[in-house]
Amino acid sequence: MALSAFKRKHDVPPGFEIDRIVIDILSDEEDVTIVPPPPKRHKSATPVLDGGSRPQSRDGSRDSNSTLASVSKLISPSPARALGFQKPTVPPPLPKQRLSTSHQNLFRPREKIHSSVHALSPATTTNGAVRTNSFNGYRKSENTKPSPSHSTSVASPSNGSGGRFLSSVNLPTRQTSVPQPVLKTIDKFQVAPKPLGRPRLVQHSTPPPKLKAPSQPPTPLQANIELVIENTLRQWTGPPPKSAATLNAERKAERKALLKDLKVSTEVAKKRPDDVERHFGQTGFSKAFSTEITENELALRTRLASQKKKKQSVTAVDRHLDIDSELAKSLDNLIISDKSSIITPEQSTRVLLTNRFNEEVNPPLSFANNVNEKLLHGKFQFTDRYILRPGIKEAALNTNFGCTCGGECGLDSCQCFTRTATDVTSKKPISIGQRQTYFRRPDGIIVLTNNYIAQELQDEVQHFEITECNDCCSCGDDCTNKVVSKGRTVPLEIFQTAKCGFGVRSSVDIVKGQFIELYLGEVITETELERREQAADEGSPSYIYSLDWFTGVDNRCYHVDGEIFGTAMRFVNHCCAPNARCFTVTTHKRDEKLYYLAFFAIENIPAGVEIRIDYHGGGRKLVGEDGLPVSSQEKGDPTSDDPELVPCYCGAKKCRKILWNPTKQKRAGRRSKRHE
Ligand SMILES: C[S@@+](CC[C@H](N)C(=O)[O-])C[C@H]1O[C@@H](n2cnc3c(N)ncnc32)[C@H](O)[C@@H]1O
Repeated sequence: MALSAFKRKHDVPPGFEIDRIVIDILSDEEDVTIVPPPPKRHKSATPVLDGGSRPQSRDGSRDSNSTLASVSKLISPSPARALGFQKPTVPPPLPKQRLSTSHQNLFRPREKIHSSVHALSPATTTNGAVRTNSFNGYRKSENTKPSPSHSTSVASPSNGSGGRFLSSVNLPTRQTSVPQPVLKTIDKFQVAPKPLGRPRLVQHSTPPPKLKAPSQPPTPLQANIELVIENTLRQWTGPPPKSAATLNAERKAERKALLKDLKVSTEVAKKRPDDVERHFGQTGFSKAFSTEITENELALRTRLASQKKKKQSVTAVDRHLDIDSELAKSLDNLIISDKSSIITPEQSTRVLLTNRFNEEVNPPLSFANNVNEKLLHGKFQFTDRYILRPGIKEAALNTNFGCTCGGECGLDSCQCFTRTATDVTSKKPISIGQRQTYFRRPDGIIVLTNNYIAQELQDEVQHFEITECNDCCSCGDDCTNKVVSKGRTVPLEIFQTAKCGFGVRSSVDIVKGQFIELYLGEVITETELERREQAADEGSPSYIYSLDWFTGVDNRCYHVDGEIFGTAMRFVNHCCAPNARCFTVTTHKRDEKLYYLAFFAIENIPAGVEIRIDYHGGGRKLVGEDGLPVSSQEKGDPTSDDPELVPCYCGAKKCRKILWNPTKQKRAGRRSKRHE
């Protein structure tokens, strides 16, 4: 039939590309339905599979039919060829508008492998044409609705399906089983198909659909293919794999449970080292890092831990700061002025310790360490006054009195030079002698007199405290008898010594008799001292100075604890041949319980030389708790190999070798520093 006649007969509307239609001329032409040509698509159009009815999901998963198709492709790319399909090749250009028939495809049992070939073709070509499945099988209509008629595409017999893009033709359902004629369209363009990528295997949580039994007996080859497909699909019939989120949640829950168990007992780490390592890494619990703890070591650790706990509870309750909260907050962070300037042996920097006073300190107080990387303990805080703890009472100010010298105070005129003592019967102070303690050097420095120093260093003589003029005195600020009350005049530095921990030195020369610094800290009662001593670790250093100079009143004295609060003198070390000494200084003439412990040079101390005192008084005798000299046995035998003896590293020629014997003297014995 001529084309024009065909058009007329079938009332083909204008615009329909009748010239693209390949017609199989069958006996009944009335069954032919003409469909408009597929709309042109842009290249950028979203590729769709199978006429756009089943877009591929983002993760690449497809529905079960697609999976089936993928499997088919994966296990054997050859079945299509085996079924008569050829390897895609660029076919020779077909003559335009050529009508052809393809009878040999019409009777093929398509249904069976319908889905397997369904999804293998990309949806669109590079030129934007809709690409249907070029193999065989049903093609859903464009709107994807099931239609009473089915559409199909058939490849050209001349070259199979390779490279051909077929549009579809809707065919009314036939009542007969006679193979239906199909109207085929062949694309104008000869385009080589893109090579098909290897299909992704996507596992589904739902079991794969069962394959339909073939309506016609399969050929041996097809049966073989079916078997392979079924076997492969059977692999996915197990429990669905867990999602990443589920796995993550499970892992977290396991970790949490494990941590809970570990908190109860670390035995879990021994039993399940692999689990612990998997969740918490290699440190601590892993097999590789585990060490067996001996029973002895365990006992020791337990004991130390309980001691520490006990001590912490005491300090937590009682060592709170009575200073303003802002300073208190920053205390624990305080190490040195500037944390960034860490002192290292290589970089021996001098750091001012002003920040530990919360105000500028003058003369300067500094810290230096060119030996190791140790710093001052963060909890230690400098103080420039006594911190009076509960139970400590100062004598009322109005009970004090002063001199009436007017001008320069002197031995003859000043009442402050008169040594007083409390009369046992009347309980009133009585004069027991006179002593001038200071004199002004030509360079203006007020120092202790040589006589005073000499007498105080002797054992069996009358000892005098230093009584300075006070605010009640009529003398002025320039009075020679005001030294300690005016404060420190020499710069001091806390530094790391070679063998004795931190020590103290000055950057200037200190002359004999010159005042260096006070020993300050918390003033506590006897009861409080006992409590702190009990809480302290045995063998730990004591920073207690007892104010036991005047013991006549009630035989109970106050104590100065310089462990947490103190001055540079808290770091003063011992030497068997000392260059400094602690003296009793009082400014309140009626207060025999609260006075000052003042360190003076007892010889010239050149700049940079360590300032050291004798922990055992004058060095000529050691004083025990009872105030009596301790025997050489109590001191400790320097030749003894008793591990508890603390050796002295002062290095003096006449070094006694033993700093103290902790077993014999314990902390209580060491704290008695009454300077005889
Ligand atoms: C009051 S503290 C002195 C400051 C101490 N060096 C520090 O670093 O904190 C006393 C301790 O210093 C050490 N020490 C002082 N003089 C010593 C000496 N001559 N030989 C050995 N150790 C000494 C001892 O450990 C002693 O318990």
